[in-house]
Amino acid sequence: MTARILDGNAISALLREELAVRAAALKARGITPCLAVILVGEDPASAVYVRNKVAGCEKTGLRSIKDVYPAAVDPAVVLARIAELNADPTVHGILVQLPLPKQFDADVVLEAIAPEKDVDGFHAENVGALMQGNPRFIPCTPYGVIKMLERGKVVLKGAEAVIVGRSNIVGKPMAMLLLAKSCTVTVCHSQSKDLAFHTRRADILVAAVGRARMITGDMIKPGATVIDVGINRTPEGKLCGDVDFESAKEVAGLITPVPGGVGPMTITMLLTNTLESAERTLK
Ligand SMILES: Nc1nc(=O)c2c([nH]1)NC[C@@H]1CN(c3ccc(C(=O)N[C@@H](CCC(=O)O)C(=O)O)cc3)C=[N+]21
Ligand SMILES: [Mg+2]
Repeated sequence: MTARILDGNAISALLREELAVRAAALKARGITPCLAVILVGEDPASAVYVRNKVAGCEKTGLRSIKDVYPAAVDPAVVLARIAELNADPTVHGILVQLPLPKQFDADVVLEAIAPEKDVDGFHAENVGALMQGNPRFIPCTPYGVIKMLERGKVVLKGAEAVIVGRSNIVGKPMAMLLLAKSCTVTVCHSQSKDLAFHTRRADILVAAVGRARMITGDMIKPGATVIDVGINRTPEGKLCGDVDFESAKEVAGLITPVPGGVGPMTITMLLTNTLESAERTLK
């Protein structure tokens, strides 16, 4: 048996059609939804993601602003620009691409973004709201994962969900969202003992560690849903996930590919949050 594929490009295409309709409706009311993206430095992977974000805006009818700063920029310059974007009523979403160069304290930058424009959902106030079960913006990657699980008709209530990785941007918010959907949630990380013991119990396995192909077929429960959040490059420069797709697809019931899985969904949810933010200005 080989697993059914959860196609992030296909699901994104469906969702983005609905978003384009919402964007057009807003424009008819005189509001052009707008996302501002700040990129510091010339990390090639970051440049690709930012390009995908800007292209996603264009195709869906959102305006985007892209500000690129040299890697050595004084953080004060970026903070001043954030203050300007916070005060600009034509801007509905602000995203500072992570990671930032070493002279930056990422937390200071994220806290400088107006919470009502923080479409990443990374501001402490928005993290708190998510934990309290009353989210303002759901972080885009875990939000995209939830949308994929819903499209795949995966049963969440009572399911054993195991997340590998405890980052602020994926693992932790993913745990909160799956908990809210009544999964039994386990979060594993680099210090976990006997990782495979945990992963083999998972009905839903979310891999978000950043280590190429570390989840192999023998670590997966037959029929499980496997969500691969990883985006790694092989020495040959090929994109690959945290899941060893070849062995995993023989065991899993449902699986996301890399590329074409969670990545495009992350961008779709960023567009969703930006539109939502623009719509809120009418309320
Ligand atoms: N403030 C902030 N917000 C983020 O949401 C954020 C971030 N910083 N820093 C980096 C991560 C990573 N991320 C991705 C977005 C799109 C793809 C994507 O489009 N992936 C395509 C392929 C991309 C390629 O060809 O390299 C795919 O998987 O099919 C991947 C990864 C957003 N992130
Ligand atoms: Mg870790």
